[in-house]
Amino acid sequence: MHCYFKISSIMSLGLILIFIVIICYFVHQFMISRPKDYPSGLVRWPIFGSMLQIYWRNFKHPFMAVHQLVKELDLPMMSTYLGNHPVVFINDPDSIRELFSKPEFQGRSPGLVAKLRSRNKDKVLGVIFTDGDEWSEQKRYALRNFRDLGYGRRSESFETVLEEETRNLITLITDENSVLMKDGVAEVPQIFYLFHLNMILNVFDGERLSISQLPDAVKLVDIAFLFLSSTEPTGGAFDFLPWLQYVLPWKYGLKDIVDTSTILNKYLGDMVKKCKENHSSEHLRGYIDIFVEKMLNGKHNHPSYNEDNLVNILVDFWFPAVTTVSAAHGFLFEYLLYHPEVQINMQKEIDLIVGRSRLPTLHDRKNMPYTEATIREALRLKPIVVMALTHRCTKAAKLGDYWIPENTLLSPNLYNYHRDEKLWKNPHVFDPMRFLDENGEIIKKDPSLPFGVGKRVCPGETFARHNLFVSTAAFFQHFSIECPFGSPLPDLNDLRNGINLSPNPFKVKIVPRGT
Ligand code: HEM
Repeated sequence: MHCYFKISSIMSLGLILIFIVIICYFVHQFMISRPKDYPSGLVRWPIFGSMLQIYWRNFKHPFMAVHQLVKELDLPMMSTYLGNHPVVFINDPDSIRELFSKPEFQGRSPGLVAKLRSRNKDKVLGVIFTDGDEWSEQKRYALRNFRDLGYGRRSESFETVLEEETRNLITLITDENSVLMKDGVAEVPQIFYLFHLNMILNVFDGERLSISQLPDAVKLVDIAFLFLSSTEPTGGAFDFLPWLQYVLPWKYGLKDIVDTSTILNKYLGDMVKKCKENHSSEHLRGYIDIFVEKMLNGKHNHPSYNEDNLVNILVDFWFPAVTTVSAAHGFLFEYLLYHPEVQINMQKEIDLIVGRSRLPTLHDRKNMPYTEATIREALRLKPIVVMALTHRCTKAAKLGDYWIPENTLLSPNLYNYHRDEKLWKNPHVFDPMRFLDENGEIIKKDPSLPFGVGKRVCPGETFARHNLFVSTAAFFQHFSIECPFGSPLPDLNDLRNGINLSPNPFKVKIVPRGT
């Protein structure tokens, strides 16, 4: 009897051991197995996938963790699982360009943040997070019409507005009662909020805010930044672990995402309502009127021409128009504080080409390569949309030597691209001269890609470059910047997180230039 129990307990133990070995085998397989010809990468843990490895390294800025991991592991493409979802970070320049160029890789995968932002439970709207027929129709339509409103090519009416807003920017700083300035010190990028806000409002309905409405502008753009800082470039926990919203409903920025989206959708929704109320087919004031006209006269056979979608399209253009360019100004100013010699060179060029009696215009851009190169260099080192926006593979296809299955998410690592030693000499050094040839002209083949390229390219590229150039040149025509007395130089790694990167606001001393 005793012996029988002994044998049966040994057998039970053996069975338990075999069971444990089998479980371990399957867990191990789950953690390391990858589809055939798929890039290698981080281990996949149950539930969280590879997220903990990324967040553990840098919880605040996960894109930096990805950047370090890619370097340490030397992976041109790094496969991960974010939650249960396969995501490949594409790091080497050739593969990034291939990704942007192949039709199979131009999808999007709307996550929870996109759905919350659309304020529509069933459907993601707008252009940033959509793909397929509705996306291509709306992106094409917006671009075609925005171009006529000065958004993509030179136009007299657009340049008049640009000049007026540039003048207001200077007035805001020089005005004795300016609320922006305190003892000659102002906050960056806040000083540019009204300028960038008005440039996009002009495209929407032709109505801009006056200088006295500056506090409203600051409030609105701050709301946009609050939304952004609740998201992050590697996708965000909520997108890949949507159940978190029920476990931690108000943690990690979810409340901010919902609140800010509600405010901004209402703000742009009210703008649409107002335009509809006093719509006149004879006098189209901006994109809203053009879209409403198309809805009203029924000259379309596409379901995406509806009011809900219009509001979301406006949100998709409004957001980057006020945040990305403001952030670009912020990063540029930081680099100029570190490199006063670049500021001086830029001012020499401005004085030579524009002088002091008039404001710089778009016409001057081709004659001011150093100023242009300085802006490009800031965008290279801090490309703002550091991981572009996540692409989705719509049909299994080859990328480099690898095979990417359908529905895999692809993250073009633009941060890595702009610091890759194969493309850039001394990539971590701020040096505008790299964008100039031996004759001092902008190089013919600029390899930088801060706006992406291909079908998903940023539709605001020309608009952003035009506005950045004119406002920067006008600013340094009138002022120089310094660190406020007793303050250290701003920390280049003090970043506000978000799908788009931006510097945390910092103070600069603004010194009017003598004649
Ligand atoms: C310095 C300024 C800017 C930078 C660096 C930038 C960069 C980018 C990048 C990298 C993408 C993603 C491309 C991809 O997924 O492959 C993008 C998309 C987009 N950008 Fe920009 N952008 C800037 C300014 C703007 C402005 C001013 C607007 C609008 C007025 C704008 C509107 C958009 C939209 C609507 C998309 C989505 C396009 C799509 O999904 O098809 N951006 N931007």
